[in-house]
Amino acid sequence: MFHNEIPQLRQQAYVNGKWVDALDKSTQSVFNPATGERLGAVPQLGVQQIDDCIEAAEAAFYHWREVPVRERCALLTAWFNSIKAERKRLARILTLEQGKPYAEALGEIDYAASYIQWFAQPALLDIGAALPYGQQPLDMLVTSEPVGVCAAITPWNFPAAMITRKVAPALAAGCTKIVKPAPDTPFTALALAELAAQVGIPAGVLNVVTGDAQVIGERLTQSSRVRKLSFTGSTAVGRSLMAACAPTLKRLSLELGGNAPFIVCADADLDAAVDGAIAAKFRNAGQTCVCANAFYVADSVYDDFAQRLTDRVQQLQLGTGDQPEVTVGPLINRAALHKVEQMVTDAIQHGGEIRCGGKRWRDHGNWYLPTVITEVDASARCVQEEIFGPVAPLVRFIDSSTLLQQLRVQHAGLAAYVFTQNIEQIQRFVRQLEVGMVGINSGLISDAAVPFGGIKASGMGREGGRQGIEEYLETKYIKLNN
Ligand SMILES: NC(=O)c1ccc[n+]([C@@H]2O[C@H](COP(=O)([O-])OP(=O)(O)OC[C@H]3O[C@@H](n4cnc5c(N)ncnc54)[C@H](O)[C@@H]3O)[C@@H](O)[C@H]2O)c1
Ligand SMILES: O=C[C@H](O)CS(=O)(=O)O
Repeated sequence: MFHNEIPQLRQQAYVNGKWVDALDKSTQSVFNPATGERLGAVPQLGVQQIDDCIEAAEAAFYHWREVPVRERCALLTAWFNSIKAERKRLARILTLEQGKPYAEALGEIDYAASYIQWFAQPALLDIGAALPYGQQPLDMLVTSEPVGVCAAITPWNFPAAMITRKVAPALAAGCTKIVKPAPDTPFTALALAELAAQVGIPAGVLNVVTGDAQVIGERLTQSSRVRKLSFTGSTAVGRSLMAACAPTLKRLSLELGGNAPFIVCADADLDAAVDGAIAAKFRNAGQTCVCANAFYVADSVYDDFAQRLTDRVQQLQLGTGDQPEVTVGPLINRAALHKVEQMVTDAIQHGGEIRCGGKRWRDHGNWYLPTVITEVDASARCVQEEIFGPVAPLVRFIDSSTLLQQLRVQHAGLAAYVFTQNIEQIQRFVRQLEVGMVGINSGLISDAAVPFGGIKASGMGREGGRQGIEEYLETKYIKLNN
């Protein structure tokens, strides 16, 4: 593996086709969450530089939207091919700044590239129509047009996929994009922008700005030139950004926090349920918006499932992402580690019994041991709130009707998982779970071809699938003649 050697990193922002420093030369450092080593730094762009970026993206929009769809899609395909060719280097950068195991980072690079490949299909934009209600044929027409300059603010947990999931549909639709990546993980975004520039995506079409989140967020939300904001991150920040966008009535896509129930019914295939649990809970050390949060297990199979899950969890390997045998990396920072520790303490105070893990791996680094907690009361924080760590609390349930009533009051509504072989159970859960996505006997649901997103406190809008392109289009109706 690469033993955490630091590859060449772009340590400047990318604005209007140029690599730029902050005018006052201020920077913010980026660290390896596994070792604490400083990887490099990126500029803290000032207000004027953000405003200049918005102006450049607007100027570029009026040209980019006139580029024929097939030419835009050809450039996206070239970008896709360049990412695939550079996947190992990109994965090394991702692992170094985010911490996930290299194998997972390779998977994320491929997943991120698949969004570009998906939206590089001109047919996705074939959504005009001639309405048959006029006096003459073809005198009532409906077409779609690009929204305009779009901003994207993205999280640290998937520093490649959360970028391409927002950039690809925007550029395919004819929009231009300004991306503000998370301060913990800017290098992956900048490396993707570098490849976009190399394949010929014009200046101003894709921009990556770095610096103070509040400062950049204020400029992007306050500017009437920015017609849309796509945000992925916590519900709290999503709410504040939504309010900030109200005065300029921006289009919004909000992919916010999750709290996915993982339901194991009495008739579940327990081996499949344990496989699904490992995939849904421990991917990215549990730092995934669609991670299984709490496990609701039918009383009659609770002890059997708990033991099987514990046995599998104890086989997970912790370490730095460059080690090939590692399956669980560190949490993103010390604050995340403290939050998980507090959640586990609270679970124990609510009757929880630690079956494995239950503490940090070692004093240095941000690892938390993969943990299974049984007999947790449903009122515990780890059941009511998003854990965002490798902790699996197990709650007993007696009947599905009571469980569904309990789950209905949850604020989040992103994803849910149900393991059962009974079609009536499947129909009941699919119908009554108040979420945007449901995995039935599956712990891995994400794909570029599906409308990814949630409801309630998990946000609005969809990314991926056909729905994902419509987030970047406005409908125009044309009446011809009389
Ligand atoms: N629904 C999804 O698809 C999805 C995907 C990934 C993460 N998430 C959620 O994101 C959270 C974890 O990610 P996070 O810690 O990076 O979230 P976060 O909300 O703290 O940060 C997300 C992004 O917002 C920026 N930001 C923070 N405050 C801001 C402000 N006031 N103005 C402008 N920008 C601001 C951050 O710099 C970062 O780039 C979890 O709740 C997770 O569930 C959701
Ligand atoms: O954290 C949430 C992301 O959307 C991850 S994924 O799309 O499920 O890989």
